[in-house]
Amino acid sequence: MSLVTTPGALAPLNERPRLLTMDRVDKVFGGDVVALRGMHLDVNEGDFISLLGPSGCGKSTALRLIAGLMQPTAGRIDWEGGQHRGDLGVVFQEPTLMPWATVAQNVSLPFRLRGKSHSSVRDDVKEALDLVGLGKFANSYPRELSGGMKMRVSIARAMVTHPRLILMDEPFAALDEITRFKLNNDLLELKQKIGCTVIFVTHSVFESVFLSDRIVVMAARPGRVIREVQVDEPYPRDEDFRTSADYAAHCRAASDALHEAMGDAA
Ligand SMILES: Nc1ncnc2c1ncn2[C@@H]1O[C@H](COP(=O)(O)OP(=O)(O)OP(=O)(O)O)[C@@H](O)[C@H]1O
Repeated sequence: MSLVTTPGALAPLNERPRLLTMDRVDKVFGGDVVALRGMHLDVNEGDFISLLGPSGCGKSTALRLIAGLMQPTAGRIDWEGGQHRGDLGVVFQEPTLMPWATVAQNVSLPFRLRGKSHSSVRDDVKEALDLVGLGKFANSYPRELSGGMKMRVSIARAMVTHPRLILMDEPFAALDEITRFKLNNDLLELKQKIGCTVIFVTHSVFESVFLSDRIVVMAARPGRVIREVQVDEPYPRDEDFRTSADYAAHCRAASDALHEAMGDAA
């Protein structure tokens, strides 16, 4: 099965089928650190959601809960129709590649963890690498790649199993600005091609507006959603959007919400 889906316009935001719901989720660490309190989030198929908020507001905790890496203290996370193996791909801030393995072997890891041989998934790996523009680097080692290329490998590894949902925790934060812009553009192109849903954690208002159609703004102590900013602008988005008055207006709205989250409403 190909990763690339038939291109088609996304349904309007409020008409997309539900993928999962975080329902009144609390997460308390060590009995007294309330990382999240009553977090509610509806995630719909095809959404590109950014979680935006100050340090410590629980963005990564929310992502880890959705990933099933830990359990909520209270509340529920429900996948519509149940969660199936391979529904989820995760990209962290660090590319977390195995240095002793080639790029192709790194990308095939999710399959190998399921007992499939590298040779049986060669075509899937090749397609994922072609999609992130690294088709020629299949036999290279991570040490031979730039930071941006390593992150592309990490993205290819996350999507090679055709997940319905990709979780990304500040994947581009450590990259220089030009590489970051380029990867933002490429990520949108990729998402359009494979038609998945993305939840993306970022500190950057500009990045969240460029990428997302929904920005979920969170506040800290306790971590909670305080506002949702919709960026109801068509995809594909390009440099014209990045320099448009509409983009500036959305950035202003997201920035105001972020100030509110930080307790200093503009
Ligand atoms: N494993 C843990 N044990 C104890 N406290 C934790 C743990 N993980 C997170 N926390 C606390 O929960 C709160 C939310 O942390 P989290 O990392 O989710 O925030 P964040 O919004 O992702 O922050 P940042 O933007 O700085 O990465 C913080 O107060 C943090 O110290």
